[in-house]
Amino acid sequence: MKVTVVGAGGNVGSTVAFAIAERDFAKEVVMVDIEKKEGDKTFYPSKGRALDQWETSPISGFDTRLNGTVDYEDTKDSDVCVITAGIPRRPGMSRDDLLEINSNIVESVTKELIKHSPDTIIIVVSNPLDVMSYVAHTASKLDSKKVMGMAGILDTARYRAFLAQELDISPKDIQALLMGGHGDTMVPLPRYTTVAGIPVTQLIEKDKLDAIVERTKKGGGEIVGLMGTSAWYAPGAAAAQMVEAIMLDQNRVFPVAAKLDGEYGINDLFLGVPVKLGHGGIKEIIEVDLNEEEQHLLDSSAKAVRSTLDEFKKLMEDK
Ligand SMILES: NC(=O)c1ccc[n+]([C@@H]2O[C@H](COP(=O)([O-])OP(=O)(O)OC[C@H]3O[C@@H](n4cnc5c(N)ncnc54)[C@H](O)[C@@H]3O)[C@@H](O)[C@H]2O)c1
Ligand SMILES: O=C(O)C[C@H](O)C(=O)O
Repeated sequence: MKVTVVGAGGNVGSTVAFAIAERDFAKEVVMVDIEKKEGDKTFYPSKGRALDQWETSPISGFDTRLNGTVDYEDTKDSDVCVITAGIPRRPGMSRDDLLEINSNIVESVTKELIKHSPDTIIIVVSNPLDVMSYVAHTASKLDSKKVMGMAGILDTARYRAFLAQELDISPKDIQALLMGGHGDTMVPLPRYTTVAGIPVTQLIEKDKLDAIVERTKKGGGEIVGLMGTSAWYAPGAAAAQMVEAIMLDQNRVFPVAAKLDGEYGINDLFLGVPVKLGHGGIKEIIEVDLNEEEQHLLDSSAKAVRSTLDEFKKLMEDK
């Protein structure tokens, strides 16, 4: 029951760690980050955040130990590792603009993690998400069922939150599915969206639903525009929910970035699809029926992710 979060001195990583601790199912969360030098001073952000968070335990009432470190030896025998290390985008940037820097970071931290936890499960959060999941898979050499990316839970949460607001209905009663890459080509699926089992299309006018679908696709950018950097509360909560599903063997069904090898007619690509998540990672990739238009949107999204993946492969060749 040990989880490691890398990049945990930063916004998303520290939020993932805290959300896991507050759920109180893990024995320990190891928070890894690099040290930061400023003049003659050296700072340890993940140690500081871990200590601050651990000091909430008597108030919030959790037992999960939070330990900050810069040493991968402390991550030994982690059951699940979450990678949030990397730079976030700024206004005017796309997630793909982070490719070169973040692929180097994700590759190197994955290798460190695997050295100390050769049988772990990896959840990638760093962007561009689908390609960073591919990088972690290649660098770890783990079975593809043990490497996945977090995006779909976040994107569906946004979609559900917007619908809840529009319909003035509890977000808890909205169920939805969204597939594809974690970019502006993602595919929210109104046909698979219900309010307590009632198809959402019966409750909302088409133009309003279309506007919510469009807002969801640009949901990450909306936050970047407001804050100058990207989101962390909802991403952190989403990654923690995946960790919990795996560690407690909950068999939850979530959209996650999983490696497709023929599913949905797509090969050798990480892409958001519904999966069953529990012990061991992805137990099953669920193939839902898509109509012609939905399959076309998914194919377009896969094409966009593949073009970023090709760019990454070219960077590797040029190295
Ligand atoms: N998948 C998603 O839905 C989603 C959501 C939000 C953010 N993100 C992505 O998550 C990443 C982190 O975002 P953030 O807002 O937390 O950024 P941040 O700058 O607050 O934190 C990133 C942390 O990574 C650390 N880091 C960098 N190189 C490292 C290395 N080699 N080893 C260990 N730690 C290292 C940095 O020191 C920093 O503390 C970004 O790439 C962002 O785009 C993805
Ligand atoms: O938008 C970003 O760059 C961060 C993240 O992918 C998000 O969707 O919030």
